[in-house]
Amino acid sequence: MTDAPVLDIRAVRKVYKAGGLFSAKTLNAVDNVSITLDPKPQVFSIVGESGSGKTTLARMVLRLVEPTEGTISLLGRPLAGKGVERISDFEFRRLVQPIFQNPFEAFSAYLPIESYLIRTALNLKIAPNEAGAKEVADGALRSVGLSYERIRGKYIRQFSGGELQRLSIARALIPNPRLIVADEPVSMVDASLRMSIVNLFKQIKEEKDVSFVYITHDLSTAYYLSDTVVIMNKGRIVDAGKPQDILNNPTEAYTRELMDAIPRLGERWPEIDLLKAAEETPSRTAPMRSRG
Ligand SMILES: Nc1ncnc2c1ncn2[C@@H]1O[C@H](COP(=O)(O)OP(=O)(O)OP(=O)(O)O)[C@@H](O)[C@H]1O
Repeated sequence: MTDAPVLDIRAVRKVYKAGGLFSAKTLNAVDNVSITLDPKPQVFSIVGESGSGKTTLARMVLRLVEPTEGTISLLGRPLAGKGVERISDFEFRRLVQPIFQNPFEAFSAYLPIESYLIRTALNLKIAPNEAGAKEVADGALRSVGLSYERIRGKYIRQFSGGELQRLSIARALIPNPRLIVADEPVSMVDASLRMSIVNLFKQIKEEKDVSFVYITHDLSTAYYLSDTVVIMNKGRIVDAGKPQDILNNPTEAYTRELMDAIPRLGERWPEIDLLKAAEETPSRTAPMRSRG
């Protein structure tokens, strides 16, 4: 294993044209952002309100958007940036996997779910044949409290949003990636299931040597889950540190505003709610609820 940072974002900027095609106005969606994730597995949260630039940053890490300036490296190797020799797409997909906000968009309505998992294992050459791919899929599914047997032959309509997000996570785990970039992964999941997904990230980080970039507008799950939190506002990082330090000593008025937006239980937030929810997390072997 290399000692290079899992992810090294250096002075990255993304400038969009604002105000139409012929307008000279520009917008710094991400403005001179630098972030380093050391090699130890961790959850690194990027928190901010709508429009703060979180998704643009995540999309640059996922190579879905090109940075206007700056470089991004993965395990010491260039991932994005002008004039750099980038890591190949194949290798990139083995090392970095996305989880998106809407699990219903992650799968087609016309294909059984298992076909996605098998295809991922075969395309990324994690297994040499279909039998091997099924085994790999089963391992990934068991990591999220499911199994190949339970999902076989089922379609997206037969799963709840929470189950589908678990399936997205299982698919992301198939290549045994070093980094998962999760963009608002629980915001469309039923509130009662949110903590079970959040706890799954914690468990995967600890058991599988995977780091997470967790993008969210929700400071309370970031606080519960993260090793490090950065707060973004108008494309810039305005606060950064361990969650406890940020909450006890927010340096920016903007961070305090985000904290104030969190519903409180009496005057103490949010530990009580979160810990209670964590206790209700279903165990890994809990039977899957099927709507089929
Ligand atoms: N393709 C684009 N063209 C022009 N402007 C864009 C584009 N994508 C994003 N923006 C603008 O960049 C800014 C940052 O957007 P971004 O989606 O990164 O923010 P965000 O914090 O993720 O917000 P949300 O949570 O609503 O997705 C916003 O002002 C947005 O309107």
